[in-house]
Amino acid sequence: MLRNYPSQVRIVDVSPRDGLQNIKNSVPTEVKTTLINKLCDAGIQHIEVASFVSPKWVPQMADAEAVLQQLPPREGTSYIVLTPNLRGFERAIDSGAKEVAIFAAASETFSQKNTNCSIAQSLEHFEPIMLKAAALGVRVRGYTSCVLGCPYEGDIAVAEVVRVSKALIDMGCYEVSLGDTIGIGTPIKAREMIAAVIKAVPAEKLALHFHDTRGQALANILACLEYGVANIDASVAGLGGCPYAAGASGNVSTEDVVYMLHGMGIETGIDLKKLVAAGHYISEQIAGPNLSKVGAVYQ
Ligand SMILES: CC(C)(COP(=O)([O-])OP(=O)([O-])OC[C@H]1O[C@@H](n2cnc3c(N)ncnc32)[C@H](O)[C@@H]1OP(=O)([O-])[O-])[C@@H](O)C(=O)NCCC(=O)NCCSC(=O)C[C@@](C)(O)CC(=O)[O-]
Repeated sequence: MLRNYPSQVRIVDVSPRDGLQNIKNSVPTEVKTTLINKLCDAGIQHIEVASFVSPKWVPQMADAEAVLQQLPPREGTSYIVLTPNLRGFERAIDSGAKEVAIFAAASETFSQKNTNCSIAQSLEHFEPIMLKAAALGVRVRGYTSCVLGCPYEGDIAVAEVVRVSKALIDMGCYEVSLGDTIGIGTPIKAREMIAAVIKAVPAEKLALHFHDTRGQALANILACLEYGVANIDASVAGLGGCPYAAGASGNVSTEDVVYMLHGMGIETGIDLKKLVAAGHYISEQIAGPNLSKVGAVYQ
């Protein structure tokens, strides 16, 4: 039986981007920056703060420039922004981005719906980003979406998850985050997927980005932690959802992940009490439910 749990886990909180990209009412820039500052104060050092996508497609992220420009530089903290193409990358760089994320999918249909291009075309769009990022010393993270299933195609071949993830690493991403975009996976499936991906991409270059649509995210994370994966994306208050994945609800809550990890003796460097306060703050601001179980216990 596998029990190769890491002693430390790096958390990437994606609530300001994934958490807010799909909510009905747009959130004032000041609320976003206050949330980000609260996450920093709680000890989160990697935060996905915005996306430089088309404001016509995702109006909630139209203030990406303002968000990034208004954040104070903090030693040891990385503000990550999503960039789908060179246009988005250049907007991000002009706003001071030092780390970006490019996003591909293991499903052709999802790729078309999400970014209006095929998987192959999306990888082509990333090439000039990688060249410029290397020249500027900008770190690039990659995403593979639909790793445990697609809202349009259903099951996705693990070989395709492996192929796209390896392509992102081969083009220079320092890590690939594996997205269960619609929270459809279960632990044995997650384990089979991670076991296959690890043969092509080492565990230290992988992250987990699991949505909790069906309440499986913590169990799926635990299954993958056994393989030594030590990077987890999560979202305070369990916020999140992709506009192009109908029915996809929030990411796994950061509070719940941190509570589980600390209970297992795994270090995160995060102050759970302050994290819970950040989750309550954003829930109140958007007048939405706080989906974190731990947040509900520690008011
Ligand atoms: C990818 C594009 C941009 C292609 O968009 P497109 O319409 O195919 O692109 P285009 O090149 O034909 O351009 C059309 C218009 O968009 C503009 N445009 C083009 N690019 C940009 C840009 N970067 N910034 C600002 N404007 C841009 C461009 O200038 C033009 O403007 P117009 O001439 O019509 O006025 C579009 O499809 C888009 O923005 N899609 C949204 C993608 C998105 O944000 N999805 C959600 C995030 S991904 C996700 O949630 C999954 C993840 C990462 O969390 C992991 C997981 O859970 O699995």
